Amino acid sequence: MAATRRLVNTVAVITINHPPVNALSSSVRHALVEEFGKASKDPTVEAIVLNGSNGKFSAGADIREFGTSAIKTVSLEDINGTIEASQKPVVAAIEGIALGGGLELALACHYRVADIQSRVGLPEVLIGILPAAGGTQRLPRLIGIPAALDVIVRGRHIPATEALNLGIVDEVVQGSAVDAAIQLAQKVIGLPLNKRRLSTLRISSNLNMEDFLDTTVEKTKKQFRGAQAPMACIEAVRASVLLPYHRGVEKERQLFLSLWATGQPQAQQYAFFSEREAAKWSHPSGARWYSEEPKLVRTAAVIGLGTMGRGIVISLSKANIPVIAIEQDAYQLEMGKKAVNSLLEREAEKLKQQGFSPGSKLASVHFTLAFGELQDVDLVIEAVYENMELKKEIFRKLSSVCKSNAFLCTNTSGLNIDEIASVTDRPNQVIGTHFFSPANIMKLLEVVRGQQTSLTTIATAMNLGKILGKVTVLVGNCPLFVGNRMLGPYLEQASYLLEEGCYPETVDRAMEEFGFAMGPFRMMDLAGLDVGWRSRTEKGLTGANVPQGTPARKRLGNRYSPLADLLCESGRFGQKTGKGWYQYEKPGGRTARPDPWVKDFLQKYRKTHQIKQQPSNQEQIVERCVYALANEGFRILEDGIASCPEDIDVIYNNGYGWPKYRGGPMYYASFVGLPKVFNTLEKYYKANADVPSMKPAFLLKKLAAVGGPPIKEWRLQVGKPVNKL
Ligand SMILES: CC(C)(COP(=O)(O)OP(=O)(O)OC[C@H]1O[C@@H](n2cnc3c(N)ncnc32)[C@H](O)[C@@H]1OP(=O)(O)O)[C@@H](O)C(=O)NCCC(=O)NCCSC(=O)/C=C/CCCCCCCCCCCCC(=O)O
Repeated sequence: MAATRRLVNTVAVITINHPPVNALSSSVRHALVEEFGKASKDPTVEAIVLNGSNGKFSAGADIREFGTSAIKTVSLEDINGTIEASQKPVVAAIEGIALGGGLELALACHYRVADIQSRVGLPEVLIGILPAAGGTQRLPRLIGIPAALDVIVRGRHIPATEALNLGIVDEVVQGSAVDAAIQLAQKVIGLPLNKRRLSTLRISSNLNMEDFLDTTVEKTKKQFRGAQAPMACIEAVRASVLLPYHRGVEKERQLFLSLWATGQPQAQQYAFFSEREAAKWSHPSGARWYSEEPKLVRTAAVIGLGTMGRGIVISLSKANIPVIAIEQDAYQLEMGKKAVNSLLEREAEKLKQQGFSPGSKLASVHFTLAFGELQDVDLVIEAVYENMELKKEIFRKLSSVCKSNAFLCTNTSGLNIDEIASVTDRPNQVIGTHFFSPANIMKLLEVVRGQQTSLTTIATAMNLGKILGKVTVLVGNCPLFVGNRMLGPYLEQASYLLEEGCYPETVDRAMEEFGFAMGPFRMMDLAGLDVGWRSRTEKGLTGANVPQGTPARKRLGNRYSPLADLLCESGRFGQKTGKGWYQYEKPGGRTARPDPWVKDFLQKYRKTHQIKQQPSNQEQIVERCVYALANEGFRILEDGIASCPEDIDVIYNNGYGWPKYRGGPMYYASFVGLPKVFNTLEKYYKANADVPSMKPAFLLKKLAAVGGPPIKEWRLQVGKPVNKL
């Protein structure tokens, strides 16, 4: 039964029963109508409590129903209307989560009691839609416009204690929310309900509402560049101010339908499910996530307390895993300790505000210089800087110090996992854990399996990612793995665009208007241009090891852009030196301003090399950069480095500032149409045979030839992965 009913004295307790998260599918909605109908008519029932089974109120509408006919049967808003109009008091007992339609349902109840561990929220905006079961009309009437906008437009999950302060719930309890709701229900039997019917309330405010909403629109446009849902949310809330409830609800529905027509909800919902699918990893051997048991990680160690190491320590501590943090000398240790402790203090403060005792949530961090102290830890994450020899030296030491069943992880953004594993006594227990900076904030974790990494090691690292609250994706080992490998052709195109007449700010603007959080040049300035320069020098692409007589713009017969090398030779390493592709207010400054020096430098460069100026327009810039990125994604699939296109999209959505409302680079290629992507790349490659990265990938060609099947069918075409290492 999708909903059940039992009687406690004169209170009917109706329980939503649709595991795992009590999504409000069409069968649940039908069952709710039926059970409410029966409870309303039953003369022995004087009040009603609504809850969810298995300690979860509800995660909202069943997202899988959007775009199907099921969503059109029994409207949730109609159910909400019936509940609100009930002559018998209805109390929502919120345990675990009341999200989206789940909270909208609770808002239709006359009272809300929440368990202290629960979270409520209207996260629809994160999947490209708006709360369209009356949520945008009831919440502002309950908590006022500014607070409601914050909840609806940001879509964040609100802890119970904050929900109480905001007035979203009436009571927060430590024990059973259902028992407390039953008690409350009994207490309010016979009391008038009019003031508890949110749709009937008027919105009162001292604010100049139109000005306030207009300012919010401007701020939101900047913050969520290109995303339609946040704007629709504001318009729906505006309707709650201007229109009576029933007309506000009509507006809400209209906005839902126009959002649906943009294609953004479909992309965001694809992204939502792809993130969940990524956790269900598969291995070329055929092993799957459910066939392997992860080992428990009770204690961990982090080697290196630079920016990455610090973030990893915080993540572990927040996941309640005690950490030993190691540095190479007393000074570095002290610096690391100060930074970690100050971040932990901030976390403790946040917990206190949420009503938790920090001691119960943050595990201890022990700082030391002694490797010997690692003998009992279950797992080590090495996070020193990217240098193979240094990493190998550390893994040799770890091999001799750590207990034989300890797992050894390396936080690298592209070094060979097998080479690192080869110096240890347990290559099967070595795995890559590529965190993104700042590691305590960024959601993505690329877990990189080596040739010898065991399935238990993979299961343990993937499970650790989940415990740390990361979106974790398993990938194969190749230079730069998935995310960074795809950046290569993308950045290459960005540099060629400069050679041909564009400026950093034109390329960045085009990519940012496309929706990227940051254009390629601002991103390089942030990451530091010296990182890539060092790597190209080691590979002999620049510097003293380039063979005499090599043309400036060719390497191994292919086109090469030395622009970034030339910038580094002038000491321009990006933000850290105050100059890179842009100028900054000071070294370490964040505000990028176009630099006349760069303009002059590019003009001279083009003249020296007699490059015909053909500045590309915005559409061409986006096409070249994004198709180059996706093309490398197809190669990654051919190589079996990513097991499906969805994994690649999850990586880009969560680690590289890709606009989620465009689904990810592979989804976008599919959306544009694979034949079009193929033809554009083919045309470019025919005219530029010295740019091999633009040669359409074989898989792309194969998929385009059959008309570009839906993304979930690509896997069938990939065939058996070929390891090209
Ligand atoms: C916090 C979570 C709830 C739980 O997190 P966690 O414990 O980590 O577990 P997960 O792995 O995330 O999830 C477990 C499984 O559950 C699946 N899941 C989760 N939530 C949903 C859901 N809401 N629907 C379906 N399935 C869900 C998840 O995929 C996992 O499955 P599996 O095990 O991998 O198979 C977390 O999951 C979370 O945050 N969930 C999402 C919460 C959310 O976003 N809620 C809002 C949903 S949208 C909503 O509620 C909207 C309400 C208003 C609807 C009004 C409709 C109006 C229609 C108008 C007109 C209709 C015309 C339509 C257009 C047309 O077709 O023409």
